[in-house]
Amino acid sequence: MANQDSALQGQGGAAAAAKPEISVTGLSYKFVDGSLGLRDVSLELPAGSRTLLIGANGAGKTTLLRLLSGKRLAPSQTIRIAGVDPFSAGLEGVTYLGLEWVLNPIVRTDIAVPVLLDSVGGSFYPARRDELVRILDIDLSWRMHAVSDGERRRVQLAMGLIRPWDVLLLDEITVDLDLLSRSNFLAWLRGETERRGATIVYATHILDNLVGWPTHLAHMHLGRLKEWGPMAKYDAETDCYTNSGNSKLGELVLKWLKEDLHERGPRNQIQNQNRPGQGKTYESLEGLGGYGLEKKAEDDQ
Ligand SMILES: Nc1ncnc2c1ncn2[C@@H]1O[C@H](COP(=O)(O)OP(=O)(O)OP(=O)(O)O)[C@@H](O)[C@H]1O
Repeated sequence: MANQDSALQGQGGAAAAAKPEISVTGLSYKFVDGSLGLRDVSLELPAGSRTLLIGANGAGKTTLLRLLSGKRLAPSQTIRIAGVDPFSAGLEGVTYLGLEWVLNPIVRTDIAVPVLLDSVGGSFYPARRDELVRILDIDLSWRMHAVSDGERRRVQLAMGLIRPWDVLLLDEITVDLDLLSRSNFLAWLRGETERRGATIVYATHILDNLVGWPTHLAHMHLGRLKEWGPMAKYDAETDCYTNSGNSKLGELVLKWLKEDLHERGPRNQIQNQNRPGQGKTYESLEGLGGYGLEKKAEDDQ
């Protein structure tokens, strides 16, 4: 990475010259309701890596990404980004794009695209702005109250990515992109890691166009990091396409998810002591003062 171009500006400039490596050591995390979100997660992702974060719904991917982004307070000494604690340092060069960012209401108002892009630094980074407009095939004459979901998402991605980042944490926000837009976007992200040594962690359930893209895989299950490693570790399993039409990467991920389901059992049969109500039926929830069937029926009306 060209260190002098680094956007990481930790307090006192501590991270300014450091490569954007991600280091997680023995990270466990409890939500305010006392339930365990993550347990003993450890991983090391080098600068310039592109990691696919894989796991069933509820596996803990968002929880981990939010902790990495510094949006949640992790136990001390458990997370280092470019050698710095992201929560206390409030790193400039770490960008997290997740659901709350997607739901920002401003992108549904009658506002012009150039105004929006400039409001997030477009005029300070005109080359990046123009490149993103081209890559994401954005029409500058769009008004945001009158665009499709996919068009809106493309503008949002441009907004989120204009400011140079060294670490990008992407939480499944490319679902609305058509195949070509997603392919172009992924190629651009790859270029960012190769040109600038930026580091990406991408949580996704959609594997289209991803064969050959990740440098690392990380597999989460029930708040644990079940396995992770560089792609070389999975080469034998992922190096070409299968007759089923899935890529071998897709087959590997499907296998992981089936094993996870088998290990966990159907949701309504889990007896998870960590969370009141989890693994219960509607009937049994009545005893917890939660949803009974009648209550649910009322709400449905
Ligand atoms: N604020 C919270 N308080 C308590 N439990 C939570 C909270 N946020 C998430 N959880 C629980 O933590 C678990 C992990 O959630 P998380 O959002 O990290 O999963 P995920 O892997 O990102 O899932 P998905 O693929 O559906 O986005 C889930 O069982 C969820 O219900």
